[in-house]
Amino acid sequence: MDALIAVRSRGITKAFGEVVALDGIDLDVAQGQIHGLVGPNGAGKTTLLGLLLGLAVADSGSLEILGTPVGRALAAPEGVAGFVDGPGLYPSLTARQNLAALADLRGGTETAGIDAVLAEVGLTDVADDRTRGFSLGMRQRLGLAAALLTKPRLIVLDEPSNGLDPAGKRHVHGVLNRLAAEGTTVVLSSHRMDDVEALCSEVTILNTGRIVFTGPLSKLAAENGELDYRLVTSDAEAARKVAADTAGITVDQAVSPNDDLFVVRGLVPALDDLVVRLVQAGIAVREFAPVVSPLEAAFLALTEQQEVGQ
Ligand SMILES: Nc1ncnc2c1ncn2[C@@H]1O[C@H](COP(=O)(O)OP(=O)(O)OP(=O)(O)O)[C@@H](O)[C@H]1O
Repeated sequence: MDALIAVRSRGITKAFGEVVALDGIDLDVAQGQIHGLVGPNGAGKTTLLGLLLGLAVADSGSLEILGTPVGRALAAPEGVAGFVDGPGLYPSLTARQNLAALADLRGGTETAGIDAVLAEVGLTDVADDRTRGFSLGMRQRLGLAAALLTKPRLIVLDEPSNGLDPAGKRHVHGVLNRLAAEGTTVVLSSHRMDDVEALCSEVTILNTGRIVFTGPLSKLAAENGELDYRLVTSDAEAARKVAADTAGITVDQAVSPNDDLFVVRGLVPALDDLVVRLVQAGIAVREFAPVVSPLEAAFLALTEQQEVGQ
């Protein structure tokens, strides 16, 4: 099923002098997936994204992008577009002129194509403004528009949500979801766990150049240890009793500022069991949400463990 793999790396290493930025990266990203790359500062995310964009070459290991092995030359692999460290723009040119200049470099694109990508990222109204005055969020959107211009099959984005306001973020998420639904693969890095959870089906957690987890978000939740969940029900007192009687569940005795809310702790199967028992007891579950999201919990556990173990 190799045709369905957009990125395959085996044993990728990359060092900058003494600093080992990537250390034996084995990664598979399936086609049409939005894959999130997370990790503490300096974990190697930007370095890895740079390899996918052909901005650097690995010291060793093999990398295959869209079914083609990546060679030793610095060149953007066919069908790949995106940016690291923010999009490169000419400040004295307008948004439209920036895209036209890029299109010229690549052999030309019709004006209609430029208008379409500007509309897609919501920049039509400022298309003829110089990018010098653009906010970070507007620059990010223009960077995405530039990537879309080539109709790539793999989009690589370093922190694409940086600087976006809630409406802008929603807009960009919508664009990425649509692209993925049409079969485009997206690999993005983010420090925002909520964004990654909202957008990505799979995630890779990097720490000091190594992968400490890669796979579906659902697997991450299942592999977690005990989780704290906030519980709001129609009858908190009765619900507390049911929780206390449920095997594998601990009820947090801390007084909550909200009488309706309390916190329970347990493994996923015990938490599932608790919800079933509450409903069977005629208690409505109004809110049941992790205090810390499964991704954030795993991120902290996996990256802190590594730091302690070093
Ligand atoms: N061009 C370079 N020259 C020297 N060292 C570099 C270079 N690029 C990256 N590094 C080092 O490689 C390591 C990985 O950096 P990288 O930028 O890939 O991390 P990151 O996960 O993207 O971090 P952040 O979240 O802070 O953006 C860091 O220790 C960094 O200092």
